[in-house]
Amino acid sequence: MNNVKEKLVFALDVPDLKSAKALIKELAEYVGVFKVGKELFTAVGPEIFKVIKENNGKIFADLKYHDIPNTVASAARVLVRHGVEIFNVHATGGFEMINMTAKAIKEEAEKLGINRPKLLAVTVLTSLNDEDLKSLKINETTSDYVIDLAKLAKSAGADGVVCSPNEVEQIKKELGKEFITLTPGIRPLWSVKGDQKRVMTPAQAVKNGVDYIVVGRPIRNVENRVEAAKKILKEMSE
Ligand SMILES: O=C(O)c1cc(=O)[nH]c(=O)n1[C@@H]1O[C@H](COP(=O)(O)O)[C@@H](O)[C@H]1O
Repeated sequence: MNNVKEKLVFALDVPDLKSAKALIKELAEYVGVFKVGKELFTAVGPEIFKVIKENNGKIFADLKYHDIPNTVASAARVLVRHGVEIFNVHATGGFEMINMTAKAIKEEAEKLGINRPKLLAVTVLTSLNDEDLKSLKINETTSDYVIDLAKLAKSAGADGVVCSPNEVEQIKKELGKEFITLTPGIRPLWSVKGDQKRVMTPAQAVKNGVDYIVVGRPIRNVENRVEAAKKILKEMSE
């Protein structure tokens, strides 16, 4: 069970420190990584990182940077100083943005004598499907576009990608087992899809070789959150 716990990333999508602290305390025993996204970070800033560390959790700073190379690399240096374990940028920011960021975090971590965080590139958001790509004038299927962006990200120095569980087998086949895949769009059969379009159950995602699965609402929005987390860990380990 411990092994699957390390793979489980919980999305702390709440608007204030008090709610976040309560969730961290409630779920620390069942979750390997806590994900801080735009809502919580905008509300409380880096203070949340301290709280996660105090509870022995790992931090995924899900801030999805997408800007000119120098801006993203500089922001990433600050994340290194905060001691986050994982962070992400948009793959569509391009080779130079990813590459400069990869070099910056290595340099910053060496300077501080600490481990550098893992740099993941977001490929195609799990809320998008083939139709949505067409409307963005991207004339590729979602899975082909994800693979292309994953290749670009790897060549630029990313450690892995954020994608849907549907694309993981292909990514591992083409880019190697060591290339990390972190997948939101996780929906147990007993939960609702909401705005996610490319979804999969926790059990199938693990079977496909996913390194980390991200779960938010299926745990957060139920009455008994511990029970939901335990159920997901059980499904992951079967
Ligand atoms: O980078 C992410 O974490 C992310 C990428 C993506 O393609 N899709 C996606 O849903 N996410 C995040 O993963 C979480 C999914 O939450 P739930 O849909 O509530 O399980 C949210 O915090 C999203 O911001």
